[in-house]
Amino acid sequence: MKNITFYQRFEADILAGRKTITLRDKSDADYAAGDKVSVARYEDNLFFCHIEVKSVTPIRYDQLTELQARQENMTLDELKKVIGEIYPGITELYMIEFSLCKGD
Ligand SMILES: CC(=O)Nc1ccn([C@H]2C[C@H](O)[C@@H](CO)O2)c(=O)n1
Repeated sequence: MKNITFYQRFEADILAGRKTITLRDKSDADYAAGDKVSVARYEDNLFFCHIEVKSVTPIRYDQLTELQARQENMTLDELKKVIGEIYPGITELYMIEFSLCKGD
């Protein structure tokens, strides 16, 4: 099974279904629709859920809108700030849409 990590501060939003996408650089986007992925916290690698990948779509930083921000449970300004901190200067991203696998 593939793995992905998220910063711990996003764990509650993922488990509550409030965060349904993640934007990653090319090196962290090797997923395809239908993949079941094991999710752990970046800081301590503690497993906290499985997700199912719904789609993987290239998107440019300057194409991000309130839609992606809502899917991240953020404002657009917050989302762009977070992306800029994680991936300084990035222009090409991959949007990984997912749903929470309940019960495992
Ligand atoms: C190692 C690494 O890059 N980990 C990441 C990258 C991104 N995220 C979150 C932050 C935002 O909510 C979205 C968009 O990048 O995904 C993360 O939790 N961990």
